[in-house]
Amino acid sequence: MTASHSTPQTTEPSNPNEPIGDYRMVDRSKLSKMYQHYVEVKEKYPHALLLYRVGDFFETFFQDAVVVSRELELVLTSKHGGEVGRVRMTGVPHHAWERYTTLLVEKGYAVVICDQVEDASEAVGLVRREVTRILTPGTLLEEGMLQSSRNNYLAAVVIAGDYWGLAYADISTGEFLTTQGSNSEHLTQELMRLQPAEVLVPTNAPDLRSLLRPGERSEHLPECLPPSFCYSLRSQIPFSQGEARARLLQKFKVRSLEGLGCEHLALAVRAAGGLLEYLEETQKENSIPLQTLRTYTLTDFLIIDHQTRRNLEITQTVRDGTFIGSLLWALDKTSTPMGSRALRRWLLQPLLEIKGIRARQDTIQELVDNNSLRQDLRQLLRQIYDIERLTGRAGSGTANARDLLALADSLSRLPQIANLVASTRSPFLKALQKVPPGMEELAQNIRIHIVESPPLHIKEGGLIRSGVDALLDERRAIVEDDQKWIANLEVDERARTGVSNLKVGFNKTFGYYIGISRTKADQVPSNYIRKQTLVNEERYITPELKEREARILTARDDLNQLEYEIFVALREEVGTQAEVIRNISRAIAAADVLCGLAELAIYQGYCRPSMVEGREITIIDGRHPVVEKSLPSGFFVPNSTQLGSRELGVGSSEKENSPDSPLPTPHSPDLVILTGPNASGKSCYLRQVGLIQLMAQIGSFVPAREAQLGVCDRIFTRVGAVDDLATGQSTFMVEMNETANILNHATSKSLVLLDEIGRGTATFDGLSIAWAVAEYLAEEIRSRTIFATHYHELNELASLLPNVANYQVTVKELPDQIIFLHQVQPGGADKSYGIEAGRLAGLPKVVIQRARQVMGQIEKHSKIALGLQNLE
Ligand SMILES: Nc1ncnc2c1ncn2[C@@H]1O[C@H](COP(=O)(O)OP(=O)(O)OP(=O)(O)O)[C@@H](O)[C@H]1O
Repeated sequence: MTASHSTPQTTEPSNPNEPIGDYRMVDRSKLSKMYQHYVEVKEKYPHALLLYRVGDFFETFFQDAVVVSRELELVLTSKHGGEVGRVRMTGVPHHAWERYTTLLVEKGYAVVICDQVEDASEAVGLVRREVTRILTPGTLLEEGMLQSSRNNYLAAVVIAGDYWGLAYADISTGEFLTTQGSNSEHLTQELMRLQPAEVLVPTNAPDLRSLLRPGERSEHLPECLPPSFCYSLRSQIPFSQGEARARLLQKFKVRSLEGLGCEHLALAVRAAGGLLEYLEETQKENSIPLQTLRTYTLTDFLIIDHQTRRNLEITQTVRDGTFIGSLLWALDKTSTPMGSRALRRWLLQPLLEIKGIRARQDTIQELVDNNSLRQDLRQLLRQIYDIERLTGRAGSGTANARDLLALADSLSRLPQIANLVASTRSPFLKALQKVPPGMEELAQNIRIHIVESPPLHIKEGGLIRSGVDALLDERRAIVEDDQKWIANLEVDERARTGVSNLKVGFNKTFGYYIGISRTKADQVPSNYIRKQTLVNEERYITPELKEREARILTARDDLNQLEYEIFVALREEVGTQAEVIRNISRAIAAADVLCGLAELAIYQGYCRPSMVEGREITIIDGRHPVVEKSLPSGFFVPNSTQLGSRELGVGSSEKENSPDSPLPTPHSPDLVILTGPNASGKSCYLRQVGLIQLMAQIGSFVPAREAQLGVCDRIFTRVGAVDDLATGQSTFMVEMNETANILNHATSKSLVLLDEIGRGTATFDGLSIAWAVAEYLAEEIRSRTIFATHYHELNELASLLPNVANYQVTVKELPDQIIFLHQVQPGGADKSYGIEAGRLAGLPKVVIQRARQVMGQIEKHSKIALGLQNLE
């Protein structure tokens, strides 16, 4: 957090009666004891908001009160702070701290919780308070603060010249990975893929430990880091090679980093070590059960850059950034939060290896073929809670009794799942055939210890069953005995005194008492001691009653403490099994994703694509998985695609299509020029091809009748044109930058989808660039490309280059309307419908006629192909 929001611009009040808004301006010795302690803690965490427990509230004071009241729209008030007078104050009820903290963390603040750690009624002097939790956007564990369907990543970057290291972890699930690279653009892209909640950056900034909220800039932040994330500025020391390496060796109890795959990746090591140090600092009490660090390389996966992810609307729509309408939305039929998170990860990191893809396909196939297996498995999976995160909370000491019960409940379903998949053959189902030893016992142990519906709080008793701990039973018996004695007291005393309306009650100030109406006061026995006089009633105690009361209260506290200790021991036992449970949860997640994809394949009529070596992309009757869902059944017009099956270097000798080829093109081209009127379906077709390829590479079945697909190394898209106001770049410059990126990085194994190039400039400039780009892609790079355009002149390319073909989206022209058939067919559109659209829109006849004359004139002089041939 920058000084600007931990220390808002509160000019000190000129009026001395105004409450004080800045703790740095006061004479400490004049603060009352509690505020002195508050300031002491605050100084340790100047960049976080400090929530300080006072009675039933968490209160914030001074500048934090101003920020919290502004951000949470709470009343800003003041409180007496000692000799200094009144200080600014805002508070939230203690039981609602999680809700309010979530809002603050979402807004990019770090929050420190300073709680009471002793019973206020027993405290001698100031109640003892300690920092019990530090929450930053990237270090959340609480269920209410996390989205179940996505990971919450904490990342760390180290940049050295052109080289960089990146580590990331999700402490709620235990993932911990690291990588390094040599092009800062790749770092940006990887961060955009991860969408981390917080990024740690080592700097030599003076305000170390400050947290920059999204959009805030700092001169200490390297240029290549996208401004849309929260950045924590950290000291360089823990990110130094020596410290970072030592920390990793110690954490994973290894002698060398060879086994983790990063011994020789200095920057990856530095990033990972720096990240660990941050966790140690912020999670003091809680030792986070992280999985062993894994090293990965960006090129291990299909590369989809940020623009393409956006254009293909993989996790959110372009128009309004919503999840509904995205590919993930259309594909997510998972039954568990782990599955849902895994599907998102798979979609953002599709595979490159056919073997891995086929393993997933085989599993889907088995689940498609076996309806009852699929349905029963889905049914069981629905009963599995988020064991990945529950385990994280158990291991880090934040789980409550309900969490452990949920975990036990899920673990006890594992044998049923194992039984169900006992005779399956595919890899991801076989992984569930064996329940690791100890899991059933663990589940049983939790169930034996914890009552059926335990309270939310773990320090207030009522968690542990009777019969599991002798000492606990003994103490319970004492309390119960005394409680029984008190319960009987009313009856006994009524008989003894003859006062029929005598009653035994309890209140917070006096504890247990005997109440007698004032009219009967003369019948009170001599051992009664009067404690309180009300209008109609006198209240008494007796020495014996007080003795019992004292016993009950201490025994109850002891009891609660003992229950808490038994619970913590149980939780620690679960924590020691974290790795095993995490492995199970990974297997469950993968099976869940595949089960959902199988369900989808059946209900949406998807086919299993045949994954082939080479560059072929053949899709027969493909559909757009999201658009088809938004149209009434049967309305979506399927279209076929055939690209790249020709071997490179074959020259112009054209391979004829097979007789039942869906598209009777003379050959299967590398580049297709796609023309057609506005709104005929060009963009939809383009995206459909990209999405089918991507789906195939996560191992999913695809929306098509049949498909034969070679693996792509990258998918590029250039779609539409939007001014990038943030960077002040014009539409045309954005378009050119994106195009340059494609031409510089695409290979013959890439899939390139271009929707309009060159429209943001003068027609001839635009057309010339579009022509040259298409030519370069087809001739030099030979990527598989679909190029949608309104420049019909590009159709001439097909007559010059053997690996270029023309497709068009057809329409039917009636005298007063154009009917969109949404059908993609070979051949270039022989006319532009722009003038026709103008006519239908009601432009005056003379204008239309004139437009046709001008058009004829332009066409006469623009035989590009002919002209270029003459040039050569
Ligand atoms: N194959 C199809 N079957 C049914 N409807 C379709 C199909 N393709 C597209 N559509 C519908 O047509 C609409 C327009 O499609 P799209 O945006 O792809 O057109 P376009 O040719 O790219 O237009 P423009 O040139 O203006 O960008 C889509 O919103 C969709 O509802």
